[in-house]
Amino acid sequence: MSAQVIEETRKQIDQMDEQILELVERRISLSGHIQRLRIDSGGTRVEHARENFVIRRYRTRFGKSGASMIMAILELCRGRIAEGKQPAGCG
Ligand SMILES: O=C(O)C(=O)C[C@]1(C(=O)O)C=C[C@@H](O)C=C1
Repeated sequence: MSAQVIEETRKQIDQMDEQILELVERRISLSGHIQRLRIDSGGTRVEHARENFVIRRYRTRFGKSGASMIMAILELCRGRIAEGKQPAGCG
């Protein structure tokens, strides 16, 4: 009985993880667009003040682990542009 509950609950977790992955992919794409626009208008790729604002939000909610989580996501978001690629969805 509990094995069945575990199995079903894991399915929900797997579905949720898939949604999280899709959201992260969308975030990477949107972030890449902003970075590209900024660079093309003569600005910098990284905007530290904005990153600090974003990181603070996650730290407030989840502490040190929350900060680590968003820092890893930000690294993914900066990745494509740092490698000189177009943002995802732009070819
Ligand atoms: O909001 C911006 O200005 C972005 O470029 C997006 C973003 C982010 O992914 O949140 C990415 C790089 C910047 O250093 C700051 C924030």
